[in-house]
Amino acid sequence: MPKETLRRREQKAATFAVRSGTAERRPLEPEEAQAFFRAIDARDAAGFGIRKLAVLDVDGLHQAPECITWERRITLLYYAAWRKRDHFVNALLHAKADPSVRDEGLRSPRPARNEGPAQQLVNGLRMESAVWLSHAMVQLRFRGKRVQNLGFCEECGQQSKDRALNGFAAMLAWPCGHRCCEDCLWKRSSLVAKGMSAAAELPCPKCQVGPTSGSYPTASLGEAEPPSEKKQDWECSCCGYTNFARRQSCRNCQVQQYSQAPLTEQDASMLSADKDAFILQWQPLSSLQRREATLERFKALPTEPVETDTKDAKSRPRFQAQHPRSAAAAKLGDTKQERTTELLKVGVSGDVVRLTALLEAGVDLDATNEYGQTALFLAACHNAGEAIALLAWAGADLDRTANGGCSPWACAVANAHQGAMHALEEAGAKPTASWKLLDFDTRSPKLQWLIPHHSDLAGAGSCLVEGSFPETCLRQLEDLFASLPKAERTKSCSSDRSYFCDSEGAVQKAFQSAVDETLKDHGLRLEVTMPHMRFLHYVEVGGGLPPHVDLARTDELGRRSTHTFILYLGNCVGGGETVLLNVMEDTEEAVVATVEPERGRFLLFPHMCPHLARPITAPKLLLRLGLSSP
Ligand SMILES: O=C(O)CCC(=O)C(=O)O
Ligand SMILES: [Fe+2]
Repeated sequence: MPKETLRRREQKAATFAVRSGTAERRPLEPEEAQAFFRAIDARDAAGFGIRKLAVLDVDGLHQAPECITWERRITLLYYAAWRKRDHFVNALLHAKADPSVRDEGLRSPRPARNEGPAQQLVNGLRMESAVWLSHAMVQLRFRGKRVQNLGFCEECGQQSKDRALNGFAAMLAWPCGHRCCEDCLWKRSSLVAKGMSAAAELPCPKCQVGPTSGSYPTASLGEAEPPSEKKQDWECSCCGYTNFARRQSCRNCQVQQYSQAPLTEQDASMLSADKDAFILQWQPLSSLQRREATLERFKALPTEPVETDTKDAKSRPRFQAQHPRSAAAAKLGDTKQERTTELLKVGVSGDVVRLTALLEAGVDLDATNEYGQTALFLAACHNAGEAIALLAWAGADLDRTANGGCSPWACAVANAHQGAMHALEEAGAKPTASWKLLDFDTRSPKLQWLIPHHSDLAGAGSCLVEGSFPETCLRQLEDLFASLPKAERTKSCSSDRSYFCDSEGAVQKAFQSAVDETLKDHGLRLEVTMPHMRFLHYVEVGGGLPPHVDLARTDELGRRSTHTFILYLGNCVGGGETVLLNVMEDTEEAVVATVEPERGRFLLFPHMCPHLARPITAPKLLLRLGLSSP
């Protein structure tokens, strides 16, 4: 195998292990940590690849290098952010370093597997913003340590002094002089995280000033002294770095010696003004006109990516931190497809700053994903009230249903999303009835183990179940199938696919109780947590699937599916069997179990179990989804 490919595969495996929380990570030895600090100084990135970081506990606290005088122990991320080494911060965040870990802070040590509010916020951001946020956080901590030990947290009212007495790190301090406990800030950010970019700006809880804006109070710091006759080494008022006398600007953070205001915030306020200008400019238009105006711009986008000079494509610009507001207005997609993908992502994140930029750049508000969901529908699913209001203002269809007929309103109601319900009501969405729960009866399932769960095979725990779903329920699912559009076929498809997202949870509820009822006597549990499902309809004689394993799907909470659930909806006499294998080949010796697709049966097997579908002689219909083991 070529060297490149092996390396790439290892990188992918390491990324997967890190993201799924399954990576085995060991603590760093003290000398090792010091070597990492030195590597950050020297911009030596050799040890910062994902393969190396994935096996290390990147959130460990280590004795701070000498230049950090205000903290005893810090993380690698803290140091890289303080040194403004964007590339290293990026690498550490990719390895899931947590920006909220701090000596004596509430968040250290990191709770196993559970992501705290800081990491949840970072997960939803573009990396450029996440790196900016890490810089800003270090600056707030530095300021917090430097200002006098007085003042109250603007969130919880605690006094700095009390916190210090109780052994917690100092409060964060903004240029305006207001303070906040770090844990209060993260909690607050997670509450406003719906507007992602806005939360990532880490504004002062009291007056919304950004962490790097305006001028810092100098009285308590006593730093900005006029130039004296004999120049001395000077400490940067912004980051604490000790600079040689001859330097005019800080070697670490580039701020001018006697200036109190870093430059970065300037473009942010300009961008903010841009955003307001856009809203004001479109304010006199009707929502129909706004919708047309943004669509006109969208139509001007190319369908295919524009060919770039291969030389240019290779010289990618250096990675740089970006203010969350500028990052939100960048990379909006160059083709129609990319633009729509970005719009749909905003439906999920609810980031109104980015949504404004997208509206201005041009979008098709009615565009959908393969489940027939528009950005507004997704915003309803994710309780993004502000995004719903903005989409409605721009003229998005409030009542457009997804595949299967669920409206944004019904989705918000079924999930008890108060914010979304309120925004839809305000905007004038029509209330619709929810989809009736399936009539299911799971009292007498007949279970047959195909591969016992203590087997060594990849398919351990595969089973076939009969008698879980009554006829009425199967018919309802068939009707659902009949109402769905057929997805466009790709070359490799041997069946028609129709995608359905069970946003109201009705199908999931039925399937969960069937699975529970079946597995309860065996001490096993599988959870139906993914609303995304697909119907497979084989119609051409000879259609089947060669040996393969199924891919895992990750839900919005980062949970990955582990098992495949297949419910057969038609009797396909002769052919069409699903065959479980012990190796990935279509030979007689490889067959472990053969399942005939009989109406009402369901089959459960681990994704990793090799399997194939025999060619059909008559049409075959099934419904397929992913389950996860807790
Ligand atoms: O058609 C079948 O029996 C199996 C389908 C399958 O394996 C798949 O969709 O991945
Ligand atoms: Fe499969």
